[in-house]
Amino acid sequence: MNGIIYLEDGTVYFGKGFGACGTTVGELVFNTAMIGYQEVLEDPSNAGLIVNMTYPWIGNYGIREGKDSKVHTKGLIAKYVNGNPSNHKSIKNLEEYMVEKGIVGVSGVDTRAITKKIRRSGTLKCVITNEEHSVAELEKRVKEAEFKTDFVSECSVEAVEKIAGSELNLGILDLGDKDNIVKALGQKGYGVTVFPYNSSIETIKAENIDGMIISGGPGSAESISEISGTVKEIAQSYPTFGIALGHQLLAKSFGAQVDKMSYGHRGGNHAVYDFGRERAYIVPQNHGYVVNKESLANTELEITHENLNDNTVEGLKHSSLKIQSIQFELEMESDLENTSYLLNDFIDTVKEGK
Ligand SMILES: NC(=O)CC[C@H](N)C(=O)O
Repeated sequence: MNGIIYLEDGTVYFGKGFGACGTTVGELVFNTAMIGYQEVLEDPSNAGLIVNMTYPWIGNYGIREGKDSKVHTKGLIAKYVNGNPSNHKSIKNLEEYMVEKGIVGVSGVDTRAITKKIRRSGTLKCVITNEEHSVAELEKRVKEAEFKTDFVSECSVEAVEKIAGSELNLGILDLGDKDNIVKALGQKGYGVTVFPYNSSIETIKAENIDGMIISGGPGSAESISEISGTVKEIAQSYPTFGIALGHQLLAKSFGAQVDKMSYGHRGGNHAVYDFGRERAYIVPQNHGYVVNKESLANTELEITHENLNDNTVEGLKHSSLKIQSIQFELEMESDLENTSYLLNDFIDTVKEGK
């Protein structure tokens, strides 16, 4: 099966097709993680994106039992795809998984060259195909495609979901949550209530919540600006912890500006500095927008974390309200000292306020 990648600037890459048979358009981004391809595909924050994996060998440890939900990522580009994975948890290989989930893939291309291109030009609109199409047809597809940034409604729960627990009842405003926070809170034994992204403050207040988490999710904060007012009311009513899109939305609702980045931060090992702890952490990241630093001057928000590569804003707190937010993903599973302290700090704050 042939594979073609066509970029909006006219660049064409010819490779091999893999995964589901099809043609798909999206915003082309790169991800530098060496592992975690299943997590990349299953991350709702990647809705509408075609992900070019910079690391050359993808699929080495297969696919583990995962959640049964829809994959929102539009396509995957890899240099080599391993069809014979070796791992005791693997139940199928990447190709079988992509066919099952309907994800189009192209392999056999120089993914580092594609990464360098995106680094120079910024993210690009792109079409990938493993069907028989002429380059002229692909050009037409990119030109005619509508690119949207509002995917949150597709990724959020449709009704309030409750997980029973004791001591605390923590709420999550679900903008496209990845389930790892729900799992972590469940393991700690707390009750969790997950709210649809457009829930009203009355719906939230009816549930006896002790603290709120605003989750990460796809697209831009701008595309869900209609919920900014509720997000502000949440933060004024409860200790609040914002993650990625949730962080951007909190910043926006307290007067900061959120900008689109040229090519974003997507990978497993970005260095972030925590000013309070006076130390750096290596964290996974997956975002294409960022809070504008200068715009914080006239707000009551203060920077708590900064990216050590480009000094962009990675964390914020409010000068008087109990709000902490972070741009990066929480690292919950590593045995090394990691950023799970942020979730624990939030839980301590919630307990103090009870
Ligand atoms: N991980 C996320 O929540 C990403 C937030 C937002 N969609 C961005 O790309 O910046």
